[in-house]
Amino acid sequence: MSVTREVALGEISDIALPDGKTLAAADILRAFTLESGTVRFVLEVADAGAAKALAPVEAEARRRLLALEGVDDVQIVMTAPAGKPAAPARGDAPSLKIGRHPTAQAGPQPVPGVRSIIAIGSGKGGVGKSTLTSNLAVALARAGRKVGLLDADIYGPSQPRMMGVSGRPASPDGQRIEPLKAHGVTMMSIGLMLKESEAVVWRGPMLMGALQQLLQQVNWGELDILLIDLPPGTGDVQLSLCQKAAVTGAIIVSTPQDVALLDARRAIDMFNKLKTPVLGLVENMSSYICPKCGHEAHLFGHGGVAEDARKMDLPFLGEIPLQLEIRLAGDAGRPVALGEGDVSDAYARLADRLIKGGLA
Ligand SMILES: Nc1ncnc2c1ncn2[C@@H]1O[C@H](COP(=O)(O)OP(=O)(O)OP(=O)(O)O)[C@@H](O)[C@H]1O
Repeated sequence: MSVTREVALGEISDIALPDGKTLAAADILRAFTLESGTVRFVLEVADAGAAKALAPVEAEARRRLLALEGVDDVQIVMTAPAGKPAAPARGDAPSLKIGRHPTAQAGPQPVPGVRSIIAIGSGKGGVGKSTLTSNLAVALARAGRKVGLLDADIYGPSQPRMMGVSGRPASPDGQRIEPLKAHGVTMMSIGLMLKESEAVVWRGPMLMGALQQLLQQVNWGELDILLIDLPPGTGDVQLSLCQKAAVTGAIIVSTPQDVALLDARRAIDMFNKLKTPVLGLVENMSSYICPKCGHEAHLFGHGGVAEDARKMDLPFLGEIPLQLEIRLAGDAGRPVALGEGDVSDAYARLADRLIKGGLA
């Protein structure tokens, strides 16, 4: 039987730190999750020196976790800010260093000029959430909407690759960040603000600050809709986002497999708890049509997401087939929704539903 999150957590809690305290007693472990065989957590440290000293602890935690049945991957993120970020005083110019502590704000805030903010989430990783987000953004732009795309997947920001952009966004006045433009979409990714060699090293408050900056310091301009590509699962980013931004609603992407659906239900449950309306579910990798003989196969099953949506009384927004061209187009930085054909039409239908629903 696979381990539970609690068992995995217990397995590493007694690892000794350089100062003699155990990992549990030192209170530096944050956002511990176990999802689909992947353990992810954050070790909160004061600076780069402390992070270096924790390297043996990290190695030992990794070793112990990987020895557990059902754990295939361990992703550890260390907080090691270059300098201690000072809390900005009132009237300070906003810092362009992404990943600062959050500034105080009263409840979830709208993003000026942005009509609706839609979070795209999934329970399980790899179900195609980022692919769906980039294609939906392009389809909405093709339908004449002003679309923004914020890639908030701190563990694996893939939108720069999928949308074919690179380079660090400019800040001509040193205060505001200029987003990039790709395929008619205004976009910004947490990945564009980090050097490639820079590990993402944020704890809860730093993460909140970074998200706040990406929402409020970026010149988004007038947008009908801002799509936010979330990391998979139910972690700190989802929590921070729903606390910091007036999110109009969330769309959940799942493949039809039972295991993915189980995780999708958890994600829905989390959004319900955060009082963020779930706008509907999308089934990705729904069916596969053999390009040679036209035979339709259902590699991950079919219809499971629609059925779950019905059971939970949530809208089913549509299904996207499993197609090689979707992956190839994503890898090439030109989402398939830019072209013509059945697959592009499937994304266009999804976009149309959002537009007809008054969300874009
Ligand atoms: N409908 C599809 N048909 C074919 N390939 C797809 C489809 N959707 C996604 N993919 C491919 O599956 C892989 C995972 O997709 P993607 O990165 O969008 O998933 P994700 O849920 O955002 O993953 P992560 O959890 O890592 O953020 C990518 O290589 C992508 O090109």
